[in-house]
Amino acid sequence: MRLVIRDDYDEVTNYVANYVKERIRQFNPTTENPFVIGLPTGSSPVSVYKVLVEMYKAGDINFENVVTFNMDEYVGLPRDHPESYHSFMWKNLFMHVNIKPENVHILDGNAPDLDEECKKFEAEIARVGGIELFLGGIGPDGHIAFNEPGSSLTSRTRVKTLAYETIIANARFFDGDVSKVPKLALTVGVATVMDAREVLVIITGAHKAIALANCIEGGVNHMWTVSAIQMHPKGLIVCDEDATLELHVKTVKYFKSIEHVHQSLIGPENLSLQGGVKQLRKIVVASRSATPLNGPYEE
Ligand SMILES: N[C@@H]1[C@@H](O)[C@H](O)[C@@H](COP(=O)(O)O)O[C@@H]1O
Repeated sequence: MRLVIRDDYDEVTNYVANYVKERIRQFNPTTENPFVIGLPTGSSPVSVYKVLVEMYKAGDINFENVVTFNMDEYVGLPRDHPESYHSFMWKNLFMHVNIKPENVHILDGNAPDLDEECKKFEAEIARVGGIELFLGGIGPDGHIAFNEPGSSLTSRTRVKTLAYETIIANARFFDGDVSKVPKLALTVGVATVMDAREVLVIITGAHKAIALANCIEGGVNHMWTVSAIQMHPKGLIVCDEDATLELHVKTVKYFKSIEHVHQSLIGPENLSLQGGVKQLRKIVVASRSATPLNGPYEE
């Protein structure tokens, strides 16, 4: 697993947006072989979506052959409610880019048969060949999607009762009124996320520092469901300095040094090894845009 630490939320945003752009570009998606991405909602990814929209307007990213699956949706909230995850995704990303509406998949929290809706979602992911890159955020209690503490690490898409801590955390989107926050949600399971060929989790802010410490320094544990990323062959966490507050200094130094060595391996001093100036420029530009995609070090 890799931990990339950036100074603040804005730097995390730039890193993640560039990462997504580069992954799509390198994949070179076509209609027959689209790039399938899992997407989160919340304040963590909202600026990433803003930057992706700017990149799209500048002609740097193309969503024509991108297929999306969102992580979760509230149960019983009307689809056009401003706080539904449908509204969030269309408002913050989809309506500004050239994604095909038929390529967007968001769970329907008002489906007549919720279990069936969840089964259909899993079947649809399988039909398109699985998810290439799953982006995620976490709650302060370490939940990924709505996989609250105690969720099975083998869970699939299903109906979930929200933990009180999550209801309180999300009340900020409902006029601070806990009673307005839906108490149930549909969510992909931990295993649904971990089945993706790559998982990238954004963790920012001091309020998530305990969760990050448990995720990285604790064992794999269903009380901190994001910790399942330890078992993923290609897991990446991008966090800011504030989120590292509860990590051991040694842990922070360890991950920073790994990134530092990686950067130095692709630095100017290795010019002759990399086959000329043009190649070097490409490498340096890629590293400046903070997207060391297939680094020579273990995940
Ligand atoms: N179900 C969502 C999660 O998918 C999200 O990661 C979390 C954190 O949100 P934020 O990024 O706003 O802190 O909020 C909700 O609980």
